[in-house]
Amino acid sequence: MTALLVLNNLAKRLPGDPQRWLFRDASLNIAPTDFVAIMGESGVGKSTLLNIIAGLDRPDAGHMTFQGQALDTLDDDARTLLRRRHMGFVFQAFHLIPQLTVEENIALPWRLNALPRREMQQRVNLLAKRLGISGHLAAWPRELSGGEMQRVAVARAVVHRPSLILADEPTGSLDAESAKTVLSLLREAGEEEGAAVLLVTHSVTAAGWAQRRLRFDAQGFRSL
Ligand SMILES: Nc1ncnc2c1ncn2[C@@H]1O[C@H](COP(=O)(O)OP(=O)(O)OP(=O)(O)O)[C@@H](O)[C@H]1O
Repeated sequence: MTALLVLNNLAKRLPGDPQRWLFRDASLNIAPTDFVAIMGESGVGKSTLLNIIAGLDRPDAGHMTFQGQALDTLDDDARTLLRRRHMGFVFQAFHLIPQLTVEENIALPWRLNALPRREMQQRVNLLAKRLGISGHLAAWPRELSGGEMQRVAVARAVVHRPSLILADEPTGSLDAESAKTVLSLLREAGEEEGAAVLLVTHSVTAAGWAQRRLRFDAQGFRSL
């Protein structure tokens, strides 16, 4: 099967000290329906790596392809379009848009991609129900608890059925039951909608949901 995402010897210098490498030789092949957990100590660069994959940051060395296309050859506008259509990102700090309601936050990728309007409401309602946030759709992000914000961020990352979901500690603020709901939703996105999932987590329980578990450090990936 052709890989969805290929990382070839990616490397990044330490943002605050460019003489030193944060990580080197990060190489990875992700198939279209892979569910991969990435674990590693705090500060090794897991979030930085997800940002690089999403085109929000650039590597200092190495190459990446996504759907067979070399990402280094794309300019920022092309990267933005690719990210908007094909990727969903659950940020560690959620990054909900404070001026939009919960419902508008979830629907944002749907609107930005100009997907069929008649199906939008149903999709948003379904995800909100699954994630137990239906009662908050009209609320503003500042009115939510951390765990509620996290579930809104998850709904927004999957709403447009991306081919790659990048999830940075998506269960970090959740109780065990809500964490299970989020992880089963991510697994379903793979099994039913053909998405690949890259899950960054410190939780062994969360990593247990993945098909593959990798350890990430300054030398790149190792299987766990
Ligand atoms: N903009 C920045 N300026 C300076 N240093 C940065 C910046 N962004 C990240 N770093 C540093 O790069 C390193 C990697 O950070 P990153 O957030 O990618 O790690 P992480 O593995 O995701 O950590 P955690 O598990 O704690 O979330 C850290 O030492 C961090 O302090």
